[in-house]
Amino acid sequence: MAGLGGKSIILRLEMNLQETTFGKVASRIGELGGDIVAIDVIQAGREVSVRDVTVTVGDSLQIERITEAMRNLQGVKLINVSDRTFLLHLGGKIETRPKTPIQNRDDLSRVYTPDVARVCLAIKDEPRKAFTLTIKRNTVAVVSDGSAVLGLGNIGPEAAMPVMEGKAMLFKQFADVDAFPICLNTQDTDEIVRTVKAIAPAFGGINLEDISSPRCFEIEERLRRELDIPVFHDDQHGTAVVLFAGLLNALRLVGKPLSQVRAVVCGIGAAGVACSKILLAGGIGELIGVDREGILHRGRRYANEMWNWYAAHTNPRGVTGGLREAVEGADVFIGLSAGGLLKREHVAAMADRPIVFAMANPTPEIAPEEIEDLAAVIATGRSDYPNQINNVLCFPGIFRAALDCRSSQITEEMKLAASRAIASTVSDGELNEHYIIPSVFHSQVVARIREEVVAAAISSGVARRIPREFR
Ligand SMILES: NC(=O)c1ccc[n+]([C@@H]2O[C@H](COP(=O)([O-])OP(=O)(O)OC[C@H]3O[C@@H](n4cnc5c(N)ncnc54)[C@H](O)[C@@H]3O)[C@@H](O)[C@H]2O)c1
Ligand SMILES: O=C(O)C[C@H](O)C(=O)O
Ligand SMILES: [Mg+2]
Repeated sequence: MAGLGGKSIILRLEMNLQETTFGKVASRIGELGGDIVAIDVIQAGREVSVRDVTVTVGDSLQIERITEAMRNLQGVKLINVSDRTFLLHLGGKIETRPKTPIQNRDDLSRVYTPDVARVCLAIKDEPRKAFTLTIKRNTVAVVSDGSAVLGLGNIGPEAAMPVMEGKAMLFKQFADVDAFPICLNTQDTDEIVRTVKAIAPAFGGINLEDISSPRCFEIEERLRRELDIPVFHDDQHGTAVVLFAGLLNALRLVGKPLSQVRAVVCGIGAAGVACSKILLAGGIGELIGVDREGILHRGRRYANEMWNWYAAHTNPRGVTGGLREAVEGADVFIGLSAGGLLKREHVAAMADRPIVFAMANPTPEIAPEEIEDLAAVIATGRSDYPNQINNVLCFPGIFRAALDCRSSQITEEMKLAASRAIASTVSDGELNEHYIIPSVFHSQVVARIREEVVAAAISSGVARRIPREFR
């Protein structure tokens, strides 16, 4: 499996052409499992040649083996090894850019003082004008406290920044939304709510990201109540929207109706709770939740209030035990916990033609290649396997829609509309076990989500502007 270490590296090699050839170097790299994807000639002498060789490898161990082999190869000097992923992060991944140049004093006095003051006063007189005269109309804050970053846990606000910068890139590339990564140096619920409210005037929406449960539920709920712009905890609702779309299509493929399906959700945190709620709302046959304390059931009282709610609304047969007992006879496994938790034996104990969505990032609950022969459909959260169930399919489009109709919130109807839109991009003819969900690069996904979600916002009465094509 291309695990957390799956990456590409650039080896700068100096070759003494009297003693070796590039062919020898290339075959040694190949023998050790490296895939050469690019070669750049840096210096081409008669005796000495320097080349940058870009190699993709499966894991960190392979990097060590290849670099060691290059150091020991006769006639080769390893000058440098660079990791392309780190190179791409040098200086961060995004920047701000003015829309118009400031070329003379006249420009200066219009974008800045004194003329800008007239625009300020117009907004003071009519605050709604912030949507037309500032970046608010197209801007989303991606807010994290660094407490549940991917499946890496509480790694803090600075370490969370690369993910939030990445989310901002995705917002821009896929939906032309200008998003700002904002990582807070607090994990206190009241302080987060206060801070987000204080920065809200600049934004048309708030995308909460990687805030651990159960705090994330209260933070989102309070901000939704207290702000007049959409607040959307992506790990909850973005994930739920995409999961539901993927599951509807996977069930279409295996021919099992949702109302007769038994599903297990492993990891009853932010994403697990939201995915469970959408499944319950959609009418799933039976749902069982498993977390660190085993199967959640009514016979126990949990310190986590959300788990008490969960136990009361799921597991009608009162099953107890751990993951092994939960998956017995289940049709669907949904992992939103941590890497490597699901074993082959677990999948073997599931019902006929099981569906496995191992969505923990960056390492799924089980590697797809371990269960290819057992599962009818396998999906992960990653882009390097087929069937990527990842909230990136949802958040750009749903915020594009919310901003375009100046929605005050993102309602349940809007989320279901987004799920339907995503699912509908896979036609009956295209649907197969490796294609239950469109790629994030599918050219129609954002447009379809926008269309359905704006319509749903209008019909739920939360749209404050009707885009021309909907009038
Ligand atoms: N594919 C996607 O789009 C997507 C979206 C959101 C989250 N995720 C992934 O899902 C996971 C959870 O994210 P979250 O935001 O809900 O985090 P979270 O911290 O809110 O929830 C994680 C839950 O998993 C449980 N858990 C962890 N280790 C466990 C174990 N060994 N056994 C049983 N339960 C265990 C935790 O107790 C917690 O309740 C992460 O790996 C994240 O990357 C994927
Ligand atoms: O960031 C991702 O790839 C998806 C999700 O938001 C996660 O936290 O794992
Ligand atoms: Mg996340």
